[in-house]
Amino acid sequence: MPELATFGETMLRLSPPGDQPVETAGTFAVHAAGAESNVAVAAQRLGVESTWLSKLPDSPPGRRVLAALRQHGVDPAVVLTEEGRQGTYYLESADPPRGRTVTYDREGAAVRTATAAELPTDLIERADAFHTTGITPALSDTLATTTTDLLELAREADTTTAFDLNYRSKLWSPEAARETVTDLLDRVDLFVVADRDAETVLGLAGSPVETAERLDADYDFETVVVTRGDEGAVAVHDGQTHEQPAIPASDAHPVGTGDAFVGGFLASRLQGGTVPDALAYGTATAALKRTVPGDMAVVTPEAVERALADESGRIER
Ligand SMILES: O=C(O)C(=O)C[C@H](O)[C@H](O)COP(=O)(O)O
Repeated sequence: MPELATFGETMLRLSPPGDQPVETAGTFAVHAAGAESNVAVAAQRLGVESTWLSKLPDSPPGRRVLAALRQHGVDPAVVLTEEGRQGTYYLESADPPRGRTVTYDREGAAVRTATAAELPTDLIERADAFHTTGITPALSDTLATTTTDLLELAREADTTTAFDLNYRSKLWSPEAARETVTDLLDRVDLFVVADRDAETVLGLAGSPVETAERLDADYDFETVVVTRGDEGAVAVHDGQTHEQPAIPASDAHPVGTGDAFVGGFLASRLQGGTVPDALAYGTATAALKRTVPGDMAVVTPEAVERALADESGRIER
């Protein structure tokens, strides 16, 4: 079985039922939620042995996160600490004009002090791929250094490095993100970016195909993928551009769609899929995620195959 290691923060997400406001809801659904653990869960469920590295408080909320990942077969490789807290976020969802709102409560999270020296980095060195996102270096100066160190260490061990820009405007400015992220990109083999983030952070305002080709020309990536929401995704690999339309999907549970795409893409590539195969597989995984409450893609290989075979999402290749 191929192996994937990821690193980042996982929060507990609290969502009121239906369209109730956070201010007045009497109950909340609780889900473990973090970009990098979401990717590990999707990949694990799709046939890749996945581990998630992080640092958590040794407390009931911290242990809840561990249990949630184990439920999906992900093996957490976590430093437990008495210092720092378990981050949370609130997700309020309603029809327009209220829409969806994320409220973070993640200051002082235990993970913000995590260093490469204290993490079980041998798991990154032995993995086939290592994945992290632009959320991680946004969380603290220490984590910015740790992100660089882990990508560097993966590179030295010939572990394929994957990085999703995942810009979060509630964590940092586009300028700060640009400065930090562009520094990291020299260490990245697979770069994934949403077209809106490429524009906001990297100033690339062209079409997704133009953006992907520009990024391919400017950096030394093995593969660059630009996602474009309900218009699918574009990849450039080995000098070739591949386009993948989206699979029509529900709008019920969109949070985690991007991570599901990356999990599906990596699962396909790590199991021998071509880049067009991986684009299709990631797109189907992302479409399925949108039907599942919580942040994680609770999917199976069979469900992904069914979504791919569905005429409504037929892929023209
Ligand atoms: O850490 C954060 O700030 C997060 O936003 C965690 C998010 O819940 C997921 O990363 C979902 O992100 P998408 O897959 O882009 O919908």
